[in-house]
Amino acid sequence: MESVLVTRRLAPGVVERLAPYVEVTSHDEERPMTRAALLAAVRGKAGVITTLDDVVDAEFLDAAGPGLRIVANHAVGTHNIDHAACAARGVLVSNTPGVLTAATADFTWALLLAATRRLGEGERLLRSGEPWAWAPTFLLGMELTGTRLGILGMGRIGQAVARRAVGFEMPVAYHNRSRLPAADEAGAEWLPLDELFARSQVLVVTCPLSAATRHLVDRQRLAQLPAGAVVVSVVAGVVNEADLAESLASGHLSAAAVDNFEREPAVPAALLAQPNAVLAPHLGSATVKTRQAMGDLAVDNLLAVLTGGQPPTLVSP
Ligand SMILES: NC(=O)C1=CN([C@@H]2O[C@H](COP(=O)(O)OP(=O)(O)OC[C@H]3O[C@@H](n4cnc5c(N)ncnc54)[C@H](O)[C@@H]3O)[C@@H](O)[C@H]2O)C=CC1
Ligand SMILES: O=CC(=O)O
Repeated sequence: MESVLVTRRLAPGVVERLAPYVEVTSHDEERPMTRAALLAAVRGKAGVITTLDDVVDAEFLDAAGPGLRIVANHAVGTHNIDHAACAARGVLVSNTPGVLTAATADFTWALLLAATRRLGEGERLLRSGEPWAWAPTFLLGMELTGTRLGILGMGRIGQAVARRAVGFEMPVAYHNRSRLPAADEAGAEWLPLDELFARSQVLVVTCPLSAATRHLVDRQRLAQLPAGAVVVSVVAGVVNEADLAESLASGHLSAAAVDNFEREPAVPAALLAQPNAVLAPHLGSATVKTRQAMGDLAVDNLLAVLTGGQPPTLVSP
């Protein structure tokens, strides 16, 4: 029997599905494995289910040895994985797209609403015990009806965010590497990057982290947004977190919301210091149903490769 490694506790019943086919080593904890433990545990494995915290690079692949055939990432993003290094060794990479789209789009809207309507500030005020009173000028936020929503990265999640905007009567614009007929037909307007920034009162960032997108949303881009704009990001590393904090502190942005940070679990102190920043601990796909589906899809991919089947969601090669 071949053996596999699962680097984190998964939804109930998911790891048990592997048992009839492979010998399983499971790190059944909510915290990631240390690097040393990960490198030791992956030795001799034919497959591994990883999370975004597990860096899969040449060192990892060397530690695994020549028998490794599949890295099944328990995420849609794969920026923790060196795809070229995997391809060079014939190691397949899969992810968990689609099954997390609705949950993540819903949570993007939770962030968008919390930021524009100052929910975090209000909640903290009540919990502080400080006196407060309803007043015509108290904690006023941004009204969404009629406000332009810009989406950077109109993929599965971006399009699901756009569909939800219909109920809020928001005009939607987007920028993507290519124009998308389906998005255009649904009423979204493709804009060049400069124009997207110049015309979005609320900007949602949903494009994957890559060499091309790292810190794409920096000081200069943030300055292009209209005064009082709101930025919502559910991806790590695309928005420069220091520049975002600076733009909030200067008053140029009225609010921001971030789920998924560049150096998790660290959250920059400069962002924590901004009362108008809504900060979430990477909760985008965190529903019972979605985490079950992500676990099942990761197992489907891993088992397909190890039993000679067709992995449903292969990323590379
Ligand atoms: N916060 C959370 O818990 C979660 C975050 N995510 C993040 O959402 C990202 C997107 O996921 P999906 O929508 O499923 O991916 P997707 O691949 O369907 O969509 C990404 C879109 O971004 C576009 N894109 C890529 N590079 C671009 C660039 N330079 N400029 C403009 N557009 C660009 C692509 O063409 C594509 O349309 C993931 O990579 C992940 O980082 C996903 C799930 C949960
Ligand atoms: O949580 C992020 C993802 O890529 O999945």
